[in-house]
Amino acid sequence: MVEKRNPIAVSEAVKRVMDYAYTEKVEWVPLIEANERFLAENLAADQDVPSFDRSPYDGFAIRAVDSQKATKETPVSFKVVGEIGAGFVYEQEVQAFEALRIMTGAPIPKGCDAVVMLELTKDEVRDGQTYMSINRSYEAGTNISYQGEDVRKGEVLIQKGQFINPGVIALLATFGYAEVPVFKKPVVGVIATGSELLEPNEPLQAGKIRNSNAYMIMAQIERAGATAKYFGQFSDDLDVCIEEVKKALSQVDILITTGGVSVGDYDYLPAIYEAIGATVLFNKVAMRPGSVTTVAALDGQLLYGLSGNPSACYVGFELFTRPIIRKSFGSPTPHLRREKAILGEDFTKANPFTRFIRATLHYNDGQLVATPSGFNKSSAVSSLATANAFIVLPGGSRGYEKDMPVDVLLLEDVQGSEWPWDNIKKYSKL
Ligand SMILES: Nc1nc2c(c(=O)[nH]1)N[C@H]1C(S)=C(S)[C@@H](COP(=O)(O)OP(=O)(O)OC[C@H]3O[C@@H](n4cnc5c(N)ncnc54)[C@H](O)[C@@H]3O)O[C@H]1N2
Ligand code: MOO
Repeated sequence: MVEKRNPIAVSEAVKRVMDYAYTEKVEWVPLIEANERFLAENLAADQDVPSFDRSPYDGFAIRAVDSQKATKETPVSFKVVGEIGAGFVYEQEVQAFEALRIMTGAPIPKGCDAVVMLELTKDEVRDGQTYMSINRSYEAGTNISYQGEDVRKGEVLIQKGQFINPGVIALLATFGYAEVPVFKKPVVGVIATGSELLEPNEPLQAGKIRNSNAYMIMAQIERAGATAKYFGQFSDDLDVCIEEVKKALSQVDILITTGGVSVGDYDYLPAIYEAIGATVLFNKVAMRPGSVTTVAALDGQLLYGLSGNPSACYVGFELFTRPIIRKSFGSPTPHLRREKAILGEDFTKANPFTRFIRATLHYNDGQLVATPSGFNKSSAVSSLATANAFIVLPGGSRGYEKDMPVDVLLLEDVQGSEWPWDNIKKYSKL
């Protein structure tokens, strides 16, 4: 007698997974290795940036008051009393009608409150002494980069859980983080199931297919920010499979299997969960593809039984595994980003369950348009390659028409673009 499974709503399934306990783990890594990781503590400024008033130009530091009478006809001359490069401090105080030659990035010397760009000065040597003259006046504060103008001491700059990109790396370096606290990447194990599977390096044989899912999932794991560990394919013997799962669980934080989760004679996963004492959180979700997605829990570890069908497997990962990985990085927004779009073509299939259609997004005159990216069965692999979003069509409809508003979930947060500036439009007369 085949077990009857009752589907639960997608949001209920997501809730059951997300409610499952997990522990954030922190490690310290060298600064450059922190790129593309997630910061494990708030970054607060323990100094002003810049930490001293400095010159933004090569030129001369002066007292602005001395320049007040300078005009084209009556230039004012300054005695050049020294020179200061970036990285050095000029200790003396600059006096009336004195100027200090200053380089970009050097601290403004005591007594000075303006910098004149080199190009706007003239210099001459009289009796072995250099003088420079200017032919206009300057306000106090001209060309000074003030202490703290970029960052004020005490400001919280980045919150815990922030994705570390090159800009964040720059900030971390600025505040002296040679080592950075980041969340540890969970190790996510992958096992493929099915006697029909060949590995990508094997020639095709009658009745067999190549194992695309294991590699696809590993790439999804890495895209989510975790570390993938491949355990190969299950053996054909249930007892051996049970041992394989136990062994894999001892080496990973999360374990994903693909295939063998439905009701076929060789679908071993339900028996394996029972044998190892795992609690099944759900084994049927009211969604397409991926209705067979199963998640079980054992002693703080989650076991994902994703579908064998590639599109179903892909969707199951993005909806239920990715957010758990992102949650372990302290992310307050662990789920795929949601946007509004309009449907690029009719989708006439009835929707008893919520559908997650692999789709390609583009903008048409500022309007985001989502078009199914190709062959749309749960077994499809081709449409995955061009998908950068899922169109979400709620269950209980007879189909959807082109131009109807839909929700989309973005698969890649940061999209590239072709060079965008050749045909830039003018939007206003200003
Ligand atoms: N009588 C029923 N049959 C099926 C049901 C059902 O409710 N009653 N559900 C269908 C649905 S929906 C799906 S989805 C699939 C899910 O099956 P499994 O997750 O158990 O996966 P398998 O049966 O092992 O394989 C399904 C399909 O995917 C291919 N596959 C498997 N592994 C891989 C891999 N690593 N790479 C690429 N392709 C893979 C496999 O050859 C099958 O074609 O069950 C339906 N059946
Ligand atoms: O799990 Mo199945 O993908 O609904 O086709």
